[in-house]
Amino acid sequence: MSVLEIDRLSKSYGSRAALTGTSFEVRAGEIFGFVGSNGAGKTTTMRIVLGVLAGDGGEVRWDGRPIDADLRRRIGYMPEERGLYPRMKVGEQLTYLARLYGMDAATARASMERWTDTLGIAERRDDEVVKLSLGNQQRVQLAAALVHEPELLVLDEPFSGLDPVAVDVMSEVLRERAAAGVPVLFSSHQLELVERLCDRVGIIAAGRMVEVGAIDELRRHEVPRWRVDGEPAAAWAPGLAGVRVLAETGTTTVVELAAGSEQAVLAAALAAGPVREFALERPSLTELYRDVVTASNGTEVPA
Ligand SMILES: Nc1ncnc2c1ncn2[C@@H]1O[C@H](COP(=O)(O)OP(=O)(O)OP(=O)(O)O)[C@@H](O)[C@H]1O
Repeated sequence: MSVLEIDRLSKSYGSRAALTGTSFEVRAGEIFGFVGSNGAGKTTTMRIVLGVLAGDGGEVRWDGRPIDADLRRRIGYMPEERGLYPRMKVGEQLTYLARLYGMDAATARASMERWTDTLGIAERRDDEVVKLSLGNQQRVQLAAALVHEPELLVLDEPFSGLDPVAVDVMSEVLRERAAAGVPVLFSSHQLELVERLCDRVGIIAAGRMVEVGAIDELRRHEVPRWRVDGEPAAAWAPGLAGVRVLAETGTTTVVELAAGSEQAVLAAALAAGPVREFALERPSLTELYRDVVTASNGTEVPA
């Protein structure tokens, strides 16, 4: 079972601390979403995993072994800066990359054909990369990360700039790779997509992992929020213990309730008038993210 462990990584660029002891792991067969503000340290972490950049401290392990050049050849990487040869034809380029990773000519060609088919760019095999739209270039970039049949995927913002159909195609490929046992690590700012796709997420703020877990696990750290559709909060909330009104829209009030106060609050709301809904809110990843990042007060580490 392959597992990627990122253990207390640190990295500074001059006096700027980009990573300050970042730790998490990505397990076999899981899709792990790596999220955080601009400058939080996602790309730096991924570059260290790939050996493109050296960390100052900490360790990256794969199946318990410190990662080295041989293990890194088994990673499929989509760098943030991308990195295709613009004037080379799509098919030639992918076959060439597969050969670089040690595939024989026939296997490399077959793999190129398979991935261009899967990613919907088979008709573009004979076109130069530069002639493709940006979204299609990104599909080629994903094919480039996959063509040597990697055992681990590390993708830096693979979804940025994709149309909804391309997002679906790419999501399906990641799901299928994870189902085949491949750990998939990807960064994204599209939190709804991360919520839909990921088994677990890691939230990094100012170079430090502040939350890691399945989204339901992250929800457990929150004070429960309830949605009350009834009379305005002013008619029932004042004076009630354990209630904090967060928002009111139309007839709906969102409140934070201390554990054990639910029945008293419902009774008070009912005493004020009819209650059409009294339901636990499941905060979205976007809401969890805002809370976590605000609490950690982190965007970038000050220089
Ligand atoms: N080559 C570099 N030289 C100096 N500082 C750098 C360099 N690369 C990154 N940094 C700094 O390191 C910090 C982390 O940057 P990084 O690119 O890892 O963040 P990120 O989470 O990937 O951000 P984004 O979401 O904007 O891509 C930032 O403060 C950034 O300014």
